Amino acid sequence: MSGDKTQGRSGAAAGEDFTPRRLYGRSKGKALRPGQARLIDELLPKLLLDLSAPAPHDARALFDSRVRETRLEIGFGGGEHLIATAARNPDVGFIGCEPFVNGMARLLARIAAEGLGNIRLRQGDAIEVVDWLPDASLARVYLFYPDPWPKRRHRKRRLVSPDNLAKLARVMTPGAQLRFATDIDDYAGWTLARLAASPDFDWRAQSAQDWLSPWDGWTQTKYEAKAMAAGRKPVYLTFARR
Ligand SMILES: C[S@@+](CC[C@H](N)C(=O)[O-])C[C@H]1O[C@@H](n2cnc3c(N)ncnc32)[C@H](O)[C@@H]1O
Repeated sequence: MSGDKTQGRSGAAAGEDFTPRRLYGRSKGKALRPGQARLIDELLPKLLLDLSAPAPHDARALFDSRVRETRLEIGFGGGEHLIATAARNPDVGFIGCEPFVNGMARLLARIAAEGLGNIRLRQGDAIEVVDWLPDASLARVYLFYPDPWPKRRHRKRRLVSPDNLAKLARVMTPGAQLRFATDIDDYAGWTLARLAASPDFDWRAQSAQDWLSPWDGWTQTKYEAKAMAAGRKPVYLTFARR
């Protein structure tokens, strides 16, 4: 199977999940290996959320009956954090969103290898999932190393925006955490300013030491490892839904 065909099926040709580069950065990358292509063809459809159907009244209904709460990871990249957190918390349902097909293929390989049953997926824009979910359905949201869009004229594409914060607030339960990490100082300041201006979130008072240390049980992502190897220092911010 050629890489081009594989990419086409996961992109524009598939119709449903094409994610324009101009909006979300990369949605295509290296050609998939045959095993990865098979996972995209066979396993992914079983785990994808069907946004054309009405959302359940209770997001836990997307998972089996053991699940006591639902969390969302936006832009899971290679899925390192999502896999480790889902494996540690079999009674939590995780929704992972990622437009980038190679990241999706890596995650699927880990889901298959570890036999995880508590992950549902969206190959595309996480905000479409947020718009679809019922009110107060998420107990936690993870947003790690979102694309920084460093050019001034591109900053409006950043995922942290007043509109997206209001959308997230609608689907988060009172007290639910929004966990955010970045290695870009400007994005940290941008995020603090927007969260401070939001009527829906409190910044959990953290000492400087706290925001330089990851959360307990943190699993380092590939992106973070590269950022640190390049000498950049991540910050880890926790906000609580009011
Ligand atoms: C810099 S990477 C970080 C990936 C991962 N969180 C990590 O720490 O390794 C940002 C990721 O967000 C994804 N992304 C960008 N816009 C998105 C959106 N609207 N919805 C979901 N994922 C998105 C990109 O495809 C990319 O994989």
